[in-house]
Order: sequence, then C-alpha cells, then structure tokens
Amino acid sequence: MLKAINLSKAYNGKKALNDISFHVEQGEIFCLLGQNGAGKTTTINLFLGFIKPDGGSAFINDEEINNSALNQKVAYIPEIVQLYGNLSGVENLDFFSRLAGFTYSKDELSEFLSQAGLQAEAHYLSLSSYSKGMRQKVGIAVAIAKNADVIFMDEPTSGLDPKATAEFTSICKNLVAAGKTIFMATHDIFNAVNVGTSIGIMKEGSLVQQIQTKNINAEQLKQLYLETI
Ligand SMILES: Nc1ncnc2c1ncn2[C@@H]1O[C@H](COP(=O)(O)OP(=O)(O)OP(=O)(O)O)[C@@H](O)[C@H]1O
Repeated sequence: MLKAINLSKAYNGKKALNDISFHVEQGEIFCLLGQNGAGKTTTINLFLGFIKPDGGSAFINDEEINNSALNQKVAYIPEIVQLYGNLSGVENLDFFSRLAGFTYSKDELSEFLSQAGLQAEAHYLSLSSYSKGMRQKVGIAVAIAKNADVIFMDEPTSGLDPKATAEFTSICKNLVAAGKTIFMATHDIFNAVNVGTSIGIMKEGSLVQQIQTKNINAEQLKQLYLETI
C-alpha cells in the first residue's frame, strides 16, 4: 500500500531524510518512532505530496506521489485537527466532506461521527466545546467520509488521557478491520506496541530499525529505542 524507495530530503544543505526505504502493507498500522527532528513529519509530508523529495520515490498503491495532485484516497490527521469552532461536528464534517467532493445527508454524517467514536450528544454541539480527543474523532470521521484508503496521523495520542488513548486504539483497530491502512508518527512507545502492527525507529533522518510488534513488548521496545537513538 505504501512504499518508500531511497527517499532523501535536505533543508538548507542539512539532511532531514537520508535514503530511507520501507513498505507498509494494506491493513497495517505502521508506527514511526524517533526523537524530535528525526524525520518523521518529513516522511509523512513527502507521502502527502506537501514537499518533494530530493531523491528517491514514494508510492501509494503503486502510484508515485505527484505533489501537484491531492490524492483523494489519502487522509491526514495532524496533531491538532483544525476545524471551525463556531460550527458543530456535523457541520464541520459536512464542510470538509464537500471540499473532498462528497455530499452526505445529516444522518450519514452523524453515522460517520459515530463510527469515529464521537458520542451522539456531541454531534450538534459547537466545536468550541470539544476536547482534543473529540476534535480528533471529527478528523477520523473526515477520513471515513472521504473513503480514504490510507490515513496518516502525526502524534495522535499526544495530550490524550489514558481513556481517550484506549478509545483511539480501538477506533484504529476498527479502521484497519474495515480495510484502511494507518501510518502514524508518534513518541508514545506503549501505544505503538498496543496499536501498531509494525514499528520503525528513525535516527537523524535514517530508518534504523523495523520491528513487527508481535515480536516485542513495550519494555523491550523501550530498551531497543533507547539503545538505538
Ligand atoms: N520546513 C523546514 N525547513 C527547514 N528545516 C526543516 C523543515 N522541516 C523540517 N526541517 C528539519 O528537518 C529535520 C527533520 O524534521 P521533522 O519535522 O521531520 O522531524 P520529526 O521527527 O517529525 O520531529 P518531531 O518529533 O519534533 O515532530 C529537523 O532537523 C528539522 O529541523
């Protein structure tokens, strides 16, 4: 589903990504770990076509990323989901679905919000009353509404309380059960083991470890991470 071949990117002569290659199969949840500045967001930005690589190629579903075309099959959930505070969850979802070319009834929009884990009582409340976790659920609902095959997430559990994190984990598992593929950059080792099917560890622009989560527990991953970075 996702393939990086010898991807490189430098900013002002300084390498942000150094010849990284990996692939992620459909239905996987790939978690990318690494210190601040390791290159995680740069990797996501290359896949989203927000920036161009200096070398190498990125593919989604065997299609090379073309930075001039917004891939309809891809959704992006940033750490802080930007929504309109004066609109409700349903109205925000309606707006962003239409932007992506989809028109839905109010009931359908509500159903997408429910699938994303947002409680029904909140669907028509103003976004200004939403917590961070609730805003994230609207972001996930947008991904569902636009029928994205791949969902990129940057620091999705940062600032979420343990209950919201557990809920997020179960929503991710539902999404992959429905055929989606998830790629997330995270600092949350425990969540990476819990939700991920595979994990990459980046150091200074290089992908230095790739592990299947079935082969490791959180304590072992923490040790490996500390030895690696
Ligand atoms: N637009 C930019 N201009 C200049 N340098 C940049 C830019 N974006 C990223 N960098 C640099 O590229 C390197 C990789 O940054 P990146 O944001 O990909 O790291 P990260 O692993 O996502 O870090 P964090 O965990 O802090 O989000 C860093 O040295 C960063 O300063």
